[in-house]
Parts: sequence; C-alpha cells; structure tokens
Amino acid sequence: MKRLKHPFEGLYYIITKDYHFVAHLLTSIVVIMFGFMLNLNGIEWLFIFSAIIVVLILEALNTALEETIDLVTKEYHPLAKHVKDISALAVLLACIYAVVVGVMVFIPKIIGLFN
Ligand SMILES: Nc1ncnc2c1ncn2[C@@H]1O[C@H](COP(=O)(O)OP(=O)(O)OP(=O)(O)O)[C@@H](O)[C@H]1O
Repeated sequence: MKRLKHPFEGLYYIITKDYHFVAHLLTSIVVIMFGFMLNLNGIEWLFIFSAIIVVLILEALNTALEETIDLVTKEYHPLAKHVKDISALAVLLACIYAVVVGVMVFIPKIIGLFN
C-alpha cells in the first residue's frame, strides 16, 4: 500500500495540473463507452487498451520531463527546447497510433451497424 501512495500522489498532481492528461482520460472514457456499445471482441479491446495506456504513459512522462526542465532552468536554452519538443513528439506519435487503432477498430463496427 505504501508503494501505491506515490503513484497516486502523481495521479492526483497530474489530474489537477495537466489538462492534456485530463483530456486524454476523458477521451479514453468515451472510447471505452463506445467499445461497450459496439460490443468489441477480445483482440479489439486489447488494441484499444494498449493505445489508451501508451498515450497516458507518454503524456505522464512528457509532464514529468517538462517539470524537470523547468526545475533545471526557466531561461531559454536550446537543449531545454530539444527535450520538450522531442517529448511532445513522443506524445504526438502515441496519439497517431491511437487514432489509427481507433479508426481500424471502430469504422468497420460502425459500417457493420448499417449492413
Ligand atoms: N526553457 C526553455 N528553453 C527553450 N525552449 C523552451 C523552454 N521551455 C519551453 N520551451 C519551448 O516551448 C514549448 C512549450 O513548452 P511548455 O513547457 O509550455 O510545454 P507545453 O507543450 O505547452 O505543455 P503544457 O501546456 O503541458 O505546459 C516547448 O516544446 C519548447 O519548444
């Protein structure tokens, strides 16, 4: 239980400070609701959950890196820019993966509803 305390403190902090993380969480809840409505199978759930988790993990690491950089310097520094930009790129790549998974899983299901 003691080892869970710190991750939950991190969760509380990121939910209260990072609206991007909250947006990802809310989007995930909507996607999961659609998953139940469209009766996804096991493999489809696996892809959906992997996409959700990858985005949330990378958004959390992105926030941690941003805070680390801000701790080191508030001044403009090219290396600080590189770290933040690369970290943002990692989140963007995860989001692209999530969109591809979402389209490939949900579009055939939605088309199936009309056939
Ligand atoms: N110390 C710095 N030195 C150089 N460039 C910086 C620095 N801090 C931020 N930047 C640039 O500004 C961009 C935005 O940084 P910022 O810390 O505001 O993150 P963000 O993407 O707006 O995330 P959030 O909205 O979660 O804070 C970075 O991607 C980087 O290009």
